Amino acid sequence: MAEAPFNKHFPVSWEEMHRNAKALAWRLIDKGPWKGIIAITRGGLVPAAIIARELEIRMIDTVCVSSYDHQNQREAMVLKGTEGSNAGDGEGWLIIDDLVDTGKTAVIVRKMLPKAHFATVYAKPAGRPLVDTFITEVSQDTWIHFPWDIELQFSQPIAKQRNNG
Ligand SMILES: O=P(O)(O)OC[C@H]1O[C@H](OP(=O)(O)OP(=O)(O)O)[C@H](O)[C@@H]1O
Ligand SMILES: Nc1nc2[nH]cnc2c(=O)[nH]1
Ligand SMILES: [Mg+2]
Repeated sequence: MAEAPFNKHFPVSWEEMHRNAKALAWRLIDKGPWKGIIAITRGGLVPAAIIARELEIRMIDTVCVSSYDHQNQREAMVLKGTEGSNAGDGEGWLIIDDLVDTGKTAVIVRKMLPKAHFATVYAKPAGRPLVDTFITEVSQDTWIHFPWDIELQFSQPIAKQRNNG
């Protein structure tokens, strides 16, 4: 699959992630009550934990999907679907992921749980129509760096990053 041109980088700190996941919980509380959460691994696990804490949801399951090798998108692999969960067609359930980008992961999981409410912390324009609720939109050519993927190090001034394309 062609490599996406990610010209911009958007690092997210643990504090921002916590704040935004909590903001998502505020948006979701009045849309409930919720029977449970399906977290899309692995990225959905962190916001799902925060939302579960805020909404006092203890019924949590996973759908395990992998479609990127770092920034390179490949064919999505479903490692585990909803079998064994009691989510049924998803009615009254929340699906939580960290972000929607092209929307491919969302399409796959929506097919499994057509009546569930799909919520992400971040959304890019191509995936946005597939999400019911999200907090922050970033442009399609932005790569979001989550706190569990990064460490503190020197950063180039924006002007230098621009000059290097
Ligand atoms: O909208 P899409 O283009 O499908 O991209 C979004 C998906 O990509 C990332 O997961 P990834 O497959 O990298 O696995 P991970 O969550 O284990 O990092 C992210 O956590 C979303 O699940
Ligand atoms: N970390 C991360 N994973 C992704 N998967 C698809 N898009 C992204 C992104 O912008 N950041
Ligand atoms: Mg993911």
